[in-house]
Amino acid sequence: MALNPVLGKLVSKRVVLASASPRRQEILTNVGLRFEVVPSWFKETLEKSSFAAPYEYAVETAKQKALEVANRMHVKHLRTPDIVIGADTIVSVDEQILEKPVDKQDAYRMLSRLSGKEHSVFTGVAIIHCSSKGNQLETEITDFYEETKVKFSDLSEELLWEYIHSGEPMDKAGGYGIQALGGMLVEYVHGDFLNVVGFPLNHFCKKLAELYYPPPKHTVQHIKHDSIPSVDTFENLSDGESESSNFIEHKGANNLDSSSMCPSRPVYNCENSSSVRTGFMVPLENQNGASESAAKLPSKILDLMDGFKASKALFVASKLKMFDYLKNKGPLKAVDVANEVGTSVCGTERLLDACVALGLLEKTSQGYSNTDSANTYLTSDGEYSLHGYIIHSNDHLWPLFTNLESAVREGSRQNHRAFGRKAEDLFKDYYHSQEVKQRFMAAMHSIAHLTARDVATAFDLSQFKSTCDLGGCTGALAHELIQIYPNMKVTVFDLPEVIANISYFQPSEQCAAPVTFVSGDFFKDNLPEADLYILSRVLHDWPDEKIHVLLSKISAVCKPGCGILLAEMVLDDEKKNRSTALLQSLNMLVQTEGKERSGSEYQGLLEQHGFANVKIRLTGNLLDVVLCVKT
Ligand SMILES: Cc1cn([C@@H]2O[C@H](COP(=O)(O)OP(=O)(O)OP(=O)(O)O)[C@@H](O)[C@H]2O)c(=O)[nH]c1=O
Repeated sequence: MALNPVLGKLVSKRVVLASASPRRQEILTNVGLRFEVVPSWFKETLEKSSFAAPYEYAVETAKQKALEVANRMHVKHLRTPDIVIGADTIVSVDEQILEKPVDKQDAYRMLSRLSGKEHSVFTGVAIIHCSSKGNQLETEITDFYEETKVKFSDLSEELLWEYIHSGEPMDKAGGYGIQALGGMLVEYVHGDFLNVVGFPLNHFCKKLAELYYPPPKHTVQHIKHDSIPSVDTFENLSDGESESSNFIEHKGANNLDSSSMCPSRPVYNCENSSSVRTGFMVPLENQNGASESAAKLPSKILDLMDGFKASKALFVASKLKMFDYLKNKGPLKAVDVANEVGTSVCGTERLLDACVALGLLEKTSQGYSNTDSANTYLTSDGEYSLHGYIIHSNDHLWPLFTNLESAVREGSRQNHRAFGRKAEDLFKDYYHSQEVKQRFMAAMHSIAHLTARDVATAFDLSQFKSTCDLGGCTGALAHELIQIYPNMKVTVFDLPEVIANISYFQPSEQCAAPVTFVSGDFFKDNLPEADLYILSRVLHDWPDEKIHVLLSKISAVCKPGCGILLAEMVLDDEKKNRSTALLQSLNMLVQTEGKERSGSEYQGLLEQHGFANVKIRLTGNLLDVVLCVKT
């Protein structure tokens, strides 16, 4: 985790990116930030001449974008986010501010102005910390900007128009995208490349470092002021603030800048550091500052080796409902928890301590209590409870993963080894007993509820008057769709065994309109009519042959203009970056004939059935969204 920077501090916070820019979403997703996307409705119409400098305009616009989202979420009684991030990128040339071109002629005007010259790209960023006091929204605003200088070659008329006709300039400030075809126009870049693309990641991390790591007095002289502290080990990811105990020992503190070996990594002194395990070690230096090439601790590998222990500790504490007891009665001593649960005191104490170290619990002289995250996600009645999925992971996925080696050797599912049952139809396995079925439905409900808002708002779906969620299980996404699109008619279509068991999962508050539940098998039965068919975590269960059967059925009932919306973990095309999704693909290997797929793979499947205009949105949540329409 040595590369996991201060962004780890945001792990337990509800972060919202107030931007529709896919580039910003990608930049932040790529570094592992979890966030929701709520595009801002703020119109970029501030009077430019009222700002003394172009960057002031970008910063103010970024601030207004973020504030609009924070206010809207607060007013609409959506859960108030902890942090809203807004950004605005502009190009400045000859004292003029260029935003996104309104049409091709405008793009031509902008690009010919940039031809052969150096210009500045400014991105203004606002980080808004929100809290609710009574009914009031309180905000603390931090803002900054970054400037990057870019020089274009001389652009011929022919090149200019060819570029404009590619369509790339239209949604980009200054009318170009440096990350794609527009890169060919660029002679040099001075400064942060990602700033040009739309988000100054490095400066953002430094700002977070200033906010979350105000330098402790006794270490002031050792801190490189513009550096980004690393957040390593699980301890640092907890809700508690314990910076001083996580500082690494630095022997021979004469040379305080270890940048030759460890660029921009701060080095701290700490009296207790010898007893502190840290996730990485900087090279030790002698009095002259030369490296003595001490062995680096392979923290990432060590964390991976420990991963299963951490997972199992979480599973067992959840299964024993310790988070529920602590929510209702905490703080509790280990002996009290043991009495409540009916477990040994010594074992319970060790498990609770491990949960504290993993950032799941807090420990004070009064005893153990839940962190905010534990209350929200780990109790069985938490607002976004993952309890169902955790129990499913312990009881179902764990035995399957124990047989991963056989799955890899044989290339097939392992239900027979894990459960002594010959693998039949995937869902027959889940529904062979009431208990397993209920557990599976609770697991699916956990994830659907946690992701529903991001899935429902990834695209504007208001043109679809009716929607059918195929395999929509308990209706968690369906209910969310009705909240957001009150006039939409929403149907959930799932197997009769599922529909018979949905009542437990229905929300207590009345929705704007009821969800209709229809039972059937989407491979065999007629599909309900709808303008939009949703397949959320469905395609990943099946091999391509079965997907073709399903997509051709949908295509046959879809009129032109009707759509399909997929919600899946979308892999990057090279299949090397998104570890959560790639591990999920192993999960599909051990229990199904399906797999996770990349954006182009989904696009290929959809296009074969007459669906076009395939758009993919990475939400930063567990599920990404793909939307396409029938031509
Ligand atoms: C120079 C340049 C810009 N962009 C994009 O231009 C948009 C600027 O517009 P914005 O108003 O700041 O953002 P938006 O896209 O309208 O989104 P929002 O934040 O919702 O206002 C952002 O997308 C940027 O990535 C590139 O992708 N590559 C480049 O080389």
